[in-house]
Amino acid sequence: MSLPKAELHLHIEGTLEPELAFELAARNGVSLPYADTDALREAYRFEDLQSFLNLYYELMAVLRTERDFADLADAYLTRAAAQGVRHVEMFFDPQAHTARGVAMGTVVEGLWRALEKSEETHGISTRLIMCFLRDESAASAMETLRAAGPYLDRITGVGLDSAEVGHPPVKFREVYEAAAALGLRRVAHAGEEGPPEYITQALDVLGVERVDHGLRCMEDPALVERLVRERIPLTLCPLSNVRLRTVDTLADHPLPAMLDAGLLCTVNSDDPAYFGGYVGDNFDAVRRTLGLGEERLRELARNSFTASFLEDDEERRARCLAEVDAYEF
Ligand SMILES: Nc1ncnc2[nH]cnc12
Ligand SMILES: [Zn+2]
Repeated sequence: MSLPKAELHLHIEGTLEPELAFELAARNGVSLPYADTDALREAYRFEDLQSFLNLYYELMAVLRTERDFADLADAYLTRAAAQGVRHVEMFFDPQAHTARGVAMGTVVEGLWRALEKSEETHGISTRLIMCFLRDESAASAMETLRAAGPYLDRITGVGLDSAEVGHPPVKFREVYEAAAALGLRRVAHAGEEGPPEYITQALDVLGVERVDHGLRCMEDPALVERLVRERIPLTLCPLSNVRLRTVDTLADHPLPAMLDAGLLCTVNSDDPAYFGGYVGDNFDAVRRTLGLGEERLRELARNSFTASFLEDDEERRARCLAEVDAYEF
């Protein structure tokens, strides 16, 4: 669906399509334990978040040079533009690269090559959000924040991702305090597989402005009421939830109930190469399967710009919102 939209929950490493993975493997002399792209696609059957993360980290072995990161980001932006994306706030996972000996600078400079010309080339404005891996230590996250020092002019905010259960937000209190002191915006994954209390902690301890996923808030009516009252945006990823078995089927997804409750929901793709669709495909799927009407879809698109970190370019936000209003389905 080409309805104009912002994508606020997108892991750039999760856009690595099998074809590009094999191309980069050949270019870098990395061998992959899959015979071909079909065999690799066969591995895309996940039991839960962890089974996905295992493959997600394994395939990152092919990403080695600035050019690789630039090619990855440019391939995503090309696909996103075709699905109506006008603005993206892109996550990246530096620890998954520095742990393999790929420097922070290689990652940021590489991504930047694609991002700096994105508005001109693809009509997509961009922001970068650096995520900490919550299954690594708080000390490692703090070291990552320090290593990002020279690149902070290109990084808008920090996030928190990877295996959620057993790694509550409170573990990263000091890192988020340090990030806030540097003027960085704050978001965190919470309530994807983890309990509603993780959402509350992300808000109260980490000071996040948006919650990534937040799906399990629906188990706590008082929390829902708070999220509505405080207008906290949630970056939902419906196809991801189905593939990672957070919901049984798309028809069971609580998105309609969440909108009815007055939550500020957005629809995003998470890791589109792995979950069967980019953000426009997620919009198509919820329209088809959840029966969302045009006004609901327009609301989701409006929410994506409202929830974006476009405070430094209100003109662009207003232009994008006007495009949403003028869109003809
Ligand atoms: N859906 C997800 N949840 C947590 N960490 C992730 N890293 C990439 N995708 C993720
Ligand atoms: Zn995610």
